[in-house]
Amino acid sequence: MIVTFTANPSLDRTVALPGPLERGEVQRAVSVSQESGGKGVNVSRALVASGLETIAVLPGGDSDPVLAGLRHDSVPFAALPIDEPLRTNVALTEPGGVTTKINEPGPVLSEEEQEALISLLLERARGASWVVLAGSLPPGFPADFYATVTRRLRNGAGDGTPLIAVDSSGGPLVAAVADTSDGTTPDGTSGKPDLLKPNAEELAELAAAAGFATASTAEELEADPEAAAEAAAAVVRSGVGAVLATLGSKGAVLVTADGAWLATHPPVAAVSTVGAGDSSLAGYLLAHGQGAAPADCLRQAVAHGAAAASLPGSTVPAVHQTTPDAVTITALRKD
Ligand SMILES: Nc1ncnc2c1ncn2[C@@H]1O[C@H](COP(=O)(O)OP(=O)(O)O)[C@@H](O)[C@H]1O
Ligand SMILES: O=P(O)(O)OC[C@H]1O[C@](O)(COP(=O)(O)O)[C@@H](O)[C@@H]1O
Repeated sequence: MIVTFTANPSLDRTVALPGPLERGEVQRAVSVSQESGGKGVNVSRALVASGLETIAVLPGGDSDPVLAGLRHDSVPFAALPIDEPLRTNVALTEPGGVTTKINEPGPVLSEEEQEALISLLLERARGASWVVLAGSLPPGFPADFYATVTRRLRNGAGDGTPLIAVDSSGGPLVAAVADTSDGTTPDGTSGKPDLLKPNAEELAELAAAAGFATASTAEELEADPEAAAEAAAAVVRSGVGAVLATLGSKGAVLVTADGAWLATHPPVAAVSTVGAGDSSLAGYLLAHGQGAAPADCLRQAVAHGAAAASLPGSTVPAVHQTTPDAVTITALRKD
């Protein structure tokens, strides 16, 4: 069972434009679609599409359209009722796949609601193989929320501690990695994840904030997988189990304590990249659950990502829609 946790879910509206986005002009949409989204929610949707057991933990009122969408798609979920509506995120897609996303901040949750959300997760995470903590945090959440939740999951789980994956950005991402609790808190439990899934922008952000590597921009990391692997290796040396760094159309690198690999997929006709990163993470977890070696988990991650990019809106692929045999794996120097 893979449990996903999305503190800030969204109704994803994808607006397809007839041509390039024209700032300051009126443009007519070609089509509009909407789906329940948010990073953990998308991971659960992708796992359900491939027949895996998952549950999405999230806040949301019973009549919220995000929950209605999950019911419609038969995605199992456990929701903490809240009064405020969840957010709507808009993605503008251009022919050729260029995607512009506008993400709302999300509802304000009280401290009591934040605590109740953690309790709901702890309850649902019992016996899970993985817990995926994903996405931005709604306004008012402490930046170190993921590190706190990670420690509490590890403390409460006894022998059956789930592996923990984090996919976030900004302050929550930096705090998840900069956690200094190893051996210094009374319980001595690390708040760092077993797997981190940054994209190039997030890896650059992390490297700059933590002083892990010579500062590189997202564009530089996408163009230079060796540099991306170097930045990811610094994150692994800091105590994170493994880093799956996705590099858009350039594929992805995986760095663990034992090695580093690059995976590339032949070019696809990109339609919408919304949910591509979440699909990559789902592909990795799917292969990991089948006992695949690290390089083959990476292979499935990139196969899932490429398939997601070729599908409209935030549609997530099922494993049979992916082409892992088309993925090329190259071993990289780790240090
Ligand atoms: N334009 C694209 N063409 C082909 N594959 C893509 C494209 N964009 C994304 N992907 C696939 O999706 C994965 C995740 O995309 P990326 O943009 O790095 O993550 P995120 O969606 O988290 O920003 C990539 O590793 C790649 O496999
Ligand atoms: O929580 P954030 O960072 O605002 O991101 C939420 C958005 O990201 C998505 O999960 C898509 O993520 P990816 O494109 O990175 O896979 C959308 O469903 C959602 O609207």
